[in-house]
Parts: sequence; C-alpha cells; structure tokens
Amino acid sequence: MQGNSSAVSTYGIATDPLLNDSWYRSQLYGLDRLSDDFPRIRQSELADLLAHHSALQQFARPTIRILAEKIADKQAVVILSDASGLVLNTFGDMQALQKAERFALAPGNLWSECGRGTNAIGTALAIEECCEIDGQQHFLTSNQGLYCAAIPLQSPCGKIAGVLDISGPANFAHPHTLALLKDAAQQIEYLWVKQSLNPDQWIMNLHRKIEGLDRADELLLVFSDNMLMAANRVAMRELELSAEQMGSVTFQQLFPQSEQQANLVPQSLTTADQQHYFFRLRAPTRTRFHSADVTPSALPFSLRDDGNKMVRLMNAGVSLCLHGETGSGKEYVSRALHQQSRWQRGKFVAINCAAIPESLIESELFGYQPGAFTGASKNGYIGKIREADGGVLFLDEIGDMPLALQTRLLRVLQEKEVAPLGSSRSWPVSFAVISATHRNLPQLVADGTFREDLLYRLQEFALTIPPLREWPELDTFIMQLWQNMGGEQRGISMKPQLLDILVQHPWPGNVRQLRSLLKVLLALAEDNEELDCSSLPAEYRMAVSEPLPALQQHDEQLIAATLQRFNGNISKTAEALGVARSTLYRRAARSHTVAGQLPSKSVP
Ligand SMILES: Nc1ncnc2c1ncn2[C@@H]1O[C@H](COP(=O)(O)OP(=O)(O)OP(=O)(O)O)[C@@H](O)[C@H]1O
Repeated sequence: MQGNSSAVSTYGIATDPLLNDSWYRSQLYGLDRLSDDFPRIRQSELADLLAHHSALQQFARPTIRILAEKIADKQAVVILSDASGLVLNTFGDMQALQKAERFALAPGNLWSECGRGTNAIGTALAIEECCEIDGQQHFLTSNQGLYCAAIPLQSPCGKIAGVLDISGPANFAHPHTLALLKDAAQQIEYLWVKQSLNPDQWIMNLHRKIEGLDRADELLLVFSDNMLMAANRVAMRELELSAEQMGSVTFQQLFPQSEQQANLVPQSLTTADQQHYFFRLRAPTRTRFHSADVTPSALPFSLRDDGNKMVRLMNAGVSLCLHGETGSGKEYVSRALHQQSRWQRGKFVAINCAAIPESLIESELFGYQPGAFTGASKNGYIGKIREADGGVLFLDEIGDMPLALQTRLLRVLQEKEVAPLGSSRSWPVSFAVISATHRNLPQLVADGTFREDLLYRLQEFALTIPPLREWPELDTFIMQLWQNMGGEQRGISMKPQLLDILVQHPWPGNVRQLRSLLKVLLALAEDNEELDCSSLPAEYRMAVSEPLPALQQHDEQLIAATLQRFNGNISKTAEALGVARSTLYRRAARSHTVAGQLPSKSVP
C-alpha cells in the first residue's frame, strides 16, 4: 500500500483496495473517527511486557539503531512493536516531533487496527504485509498529522513476532522508506535465526546464486536431527513453508534428492518442486542431551520406539500425560521430549501441584499484578504459565490439583490466554503441556475430585513409563548410567555378580533409587577398583545377594529384614527374595520373627 493522500476521497473513503478494506474493518470495529481516547497500557504492565519480549528486542536493536541513524535528519523515529501492535521501544529524536505525536508514539501505546483504525502498525499486522499510511489515510482524524510505514517481523519459528515502523510528520514520505524497512526487517530476521541456533542443530544456507550465499537475502533453515525447526522469511516464502510446518517437515521431504550430510563447500541441490539452489550445510557442533541430567539414554529402552511418536505429537500440539511410579523418570522423559521438540527454544517450566500450598498454586500458575493480594510482591509475578510461553509446561502430580483451579487451568488450555490475578488484561500464550501422575486419574474422576473434561484435555495421549524392574536390557542401562556418572572415567568397574544383583533388585524407588545407589558406590570406591557384592550397603546385600540356599536354611532373619525394608509388602518381598508369596505365609506361620514384620491382617 503506497503512501498517497489521493487514495482517500474528499468524503474520507479510501479508494485504494487495501486501504478501503482497512477503513471498512475500522468502521466495523465501531471506532469514533473523532475520538482521541487512545488505548495504552500501564507502566507496570509495560515493564512486564518488555521482559516478555526480550528476544525480539535483543535481535532487533542493533539493526534498529543503524536504521534510526539513517533517518536522523528526517524528523522521524523508528518504532518496535509487539505482535499486538503495542509500542515496545521508540528510537530516534522524539523532540523533533510535536508533543501530541511524541505522546502517541511512546512505548505503551497500542496501535492495533481495532484500537486505532487504519494505521501502519495495525494494518501491517492485519494484512501481514508492509504498508504506508500517510496523513488523511489514517482512520482517526487525530492521527492524520502522521506519516507511518510498517513491516511485520517474523520469529524463527515463522510466526509474526512484532512490527518495525518508521513514523514522522504527515507528508514525510520518502521514496526509500519502505525499502529501508524491508532491508532492516530482513537483517533482523536473518540475525534472529542465526543467533538463536543451538549447538546441537544443523544450519543450512541456500541461494539461487553461489555468490548470494552468506548474504542477508539467503535462505536459512535450521534442523534438529532431520526435523525443520526454524527458517527466515525468505526461506519460508521461497519454499512455501508455513509456521505450522515447523517441527513436522523433514529434510528429506524438502530435499528428496539430497543426503543430509555436512558440506562447507557450496554444492547444488534441487527442491521437491524442482527449484535449483546452491547450499551449505553445517552439522551440529555438539551432540544432543549434553546436559548432565539428560544423557543419551534419554528415553528408557521400552520407550525408545515411542520417542519419535511422542515428539511428533508434541509438535502437533497434542497434550501428553505420563503415568509411572515415583522416580521412574516422568520428568526426565518430559525434559528429553522438550529438547527434541519444536518447543525447545522456550523454557521447560515444571510445577509440582502436590508441593505448593493450595493457597499459592493459583498465583504461582497464573501470576499476579503488583499488590494483587496481601503479601504479594510489589513487582508482581509473571506466573509459570506465561514463563512457559513458547516452551513446555510440566504439571507434575496433576492429580493433586485443587478442583477450583482445575476449572481455571482448563480455561487457559482452551482459550490459550491467561489473566494474572488482579489484572483486567489477558495474555496470549502458546506452549506444550505435559502432565504426570502416579495416581489413577479415571478413579479420581469417578470420586469427583478431578474434572473429567480436564482429564480429556490433558490426556490427549497417555503413556506409561514402566517401573525400572520391568525394563528390558536393564544391565545395559545400569552400565550406561555408570559411565555417565563417571565410573568408567575413574576406571571403576563392577564384577558380574554385583551387576546381577542390581539387575535383580526390585527398585521400588526406580531410577532415582538406582542413581543414589550408584552415587554411593562411586563415592566410596577407589579409582581403578573392581567392586564386588561386598561394596553394597547392607540392605541390598541382605535382600538379594544371599543365594537362595540361605532361604532354604530357614533364614528367618533375612525374610524379616526384607519384609521390613518393604514395609511388610508381601509381593515385593517375595519378588526380591525370588520365592512365592505362599512360601512367605508358611514361614510366617512358623516364625514369630517373620510374622512380626507382617501387617496384622495378613498373618495367617
Ligand atoms: N532414563 C533415565 N536416564 C538417566 N537418569 C534418569 C532417567 N530417568 C530418570 N532419571 C533420573 O532419576 C531421577 C528421578 O527421575 P524423575 O524425577 O524424572 O522421576 P519422576 O517419575 O518424575 O519422579 P516423581 O514421580 O517422584 O516426581 C532423576 O534424578 C532423573 O535424572
């Protein structure tokens, strides 16, 4: 849409089709053209929002400063807004503007089309294209002293993240303003993709001409393994990609005739729709799951096949609910999925619904405005849900969430908006949800303590992590853990009998318990030592290390000690000792020592 006051007829009706549509929408919004009551937000909310959009500002600022210098002598300013049209920063000489304009263009003003009618920021957002609005083309008469040009900015995941705008006095129009904006936007988007690349991702640059590689107008694609995770706008436009395809299109689907192999010397390739490009592909500089907690054994063996499926589900926005005994790795698996999914750039925010006092869960989840309640921090709090925006919200022990909050949580999940306590404003949010529980949720629904509709919303896909004792190839897993925990590096090894005992152990505390035991063994061992069963703490030796003959010799002490360890649980004791439950009952009938460890109702 080009700046041209003739595009508005003497009756104030736009004659340019795009402008005409925008004026039509402005009329539908019911705006009063003579109004000067402009929407803007409070300072406290602005501070909150500036923090929320720190990535956008960080990647845009260097380019904007250069742009502001280029127009320094034009009585104009450069504005950065978020995707709702809210002015985040204004750069340049504000003093050169009239007082009213200074006020209208300052941070905190909302320039959405529905708030102020036809205007460059709001209209660029509405049409997702750049546009210029000059003087009388503005819908509200009070804005007609302004000239504005704006272009939407796209984040690496393909969504509109904000707007870059140049504003000055009406009739400022300069033939190069739109070109300056387009170059700056391209540069911002280019840097944003490049600088937010993780070391465990692939980056690919493409251009139709070999000499075009490494310029800001090249196509950039980022892959996690073979999955497309990010792209700049040039790439999205040329390869006809949409934001929804991030996390669901693979390298092979884009380039069926090419291998995903690193090459730093430009080569040519052909896309699926027969377009020719030169490209370079840089392999990750670090392998995945580098952090101490997330190791190559990220998914338990029994889940390996499900891993890819789970990532695909998460990428498609399906909510996952993990079931499993305590310590079986529900949070660990969720973190691993987060790192592999398209939500990896956002945070992994965990909240334990059972550990937070009921009175605090609401503010913890939804956040609050300064002074929203007695004892609230004077700075307010953003809340876990908004913290998880763009990432994963992990709701641990979901079965313990109070009923009243379940209703609010359901609303957030459905409407994708959250309103902090004490605020009249809602914030849009987008995140993946993984919940976890060791409780039987359908039973809680039947008991009336868990909302059925929330269950269906949270458990669009359910997965059970089996207890450690049921994992196949447990010996390999234990050795892997041993290696990750530094055993191999220190030359400490385990004799086969010791490993056998660990494999046979019932592990009521699952991986958490196994890790703790390995930690103890490693702490007590000398470098290069070969550990045998005698290195085990007494309770492990007692429960399993004694061979069965000890039992056959009526070792009441052993049975009693094992029962005690499992709090009188006959099934677990029988399993640990490798005997039938009936054997234990018979022993109990003959021995007071054994009977004394049984819960009273099970004594025959
Ligand atoms: N596959 C795995 N490989 C390595 N370590 C693991 C694995 N699974 C779990 N762990 C470790 O075991 C411990 C317990 O795991 P986690 O907290 O994920 O279990 P959980 O099922 O969420 O437990 P809870 O129900 O008690 O919250 C953590 O220290 C975690 O790092």
